[in-house]
Amino acid sequence: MSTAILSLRDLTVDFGGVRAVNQVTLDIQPGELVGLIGPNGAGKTTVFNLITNSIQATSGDILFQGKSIRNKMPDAICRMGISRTFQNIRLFPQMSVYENVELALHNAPRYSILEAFVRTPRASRIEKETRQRAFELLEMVSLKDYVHEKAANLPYGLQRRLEMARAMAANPSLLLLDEPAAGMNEDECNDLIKLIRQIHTQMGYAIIMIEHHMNVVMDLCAGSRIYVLNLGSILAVGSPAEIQSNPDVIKAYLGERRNVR
Ligand SMILES: Nc1ncnc2c1ncn2[C@@H]1O[C@H](COP(=O)(O)OP(=O)(O)OP(=O)(O)O)[C@@H](O)[C@H]1O
Repeated sequence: MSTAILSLRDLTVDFGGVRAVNQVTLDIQPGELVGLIGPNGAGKTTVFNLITNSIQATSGDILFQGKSIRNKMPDAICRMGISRTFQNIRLFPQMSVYENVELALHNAPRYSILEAFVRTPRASRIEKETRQRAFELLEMVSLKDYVHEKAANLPYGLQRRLEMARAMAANPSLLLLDEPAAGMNEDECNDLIKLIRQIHTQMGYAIIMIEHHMNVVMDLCAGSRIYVLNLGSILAVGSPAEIQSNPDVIKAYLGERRNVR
């Protein structure tokens, strides 16, 4: 088996007296698409915050491509190839759709301010490449018709697509999606399933997806695995069919979400 792209080893975090994540151990292989589900407050987003080191683990380790990243800064982790979207969308609302992606591409500047100022041939070439790449990303998430639109004016579902384009701008090998279908209706969910499947197939990223819409998780993780988190600990891991028939998962989570799409 190849080296896991991401390994969490007994990952634990305490907030004051509360253990929000408790000894979580998991391995994600390169190119895998896995789900992370569980009740509200189970610790799912906290696991993403630990992976990107926006909060520090109390104990345990996080290995990315076999090396510990527990002490790396969040921007270094992003440059190494881990990108994420947020449950509460984080865009520059007054900027255009194009500018939002352009800015994400410039987060990894490849020329100096001086070069940009005197517009060296190298800086001009990189500018052109950036433009081309921004349009490719916007095309991938079907936002090419909205390039001049202010991000704030996009409907919610399209803002989530824009967030995905921004996350992809970092050229990740692991993409963390935090509730990409939040607030979407059934048709929007079906479009999102197609989009995530297309991104996964075309880009070959490993993807971990937190999601409460069970149809989205079960569909996208068919053929792979779903982890269920409850009270900070892994309650179960298995295929969508195994998870859906697991009595502990039904009791802790799925029972209450039977009719939630
Ligand atoms: N920075 C923090 N400081 C203190 N407590 C926190 C912090 N972040 C999260 N928590 C607590 O940790 C627990 C897990 O929260 P988390 O947001 O990870 O849950 P979740 O599974 O993502 O929930 P949801 O499905 O509602 O988004 C909750 O009790 C939450 O209040």
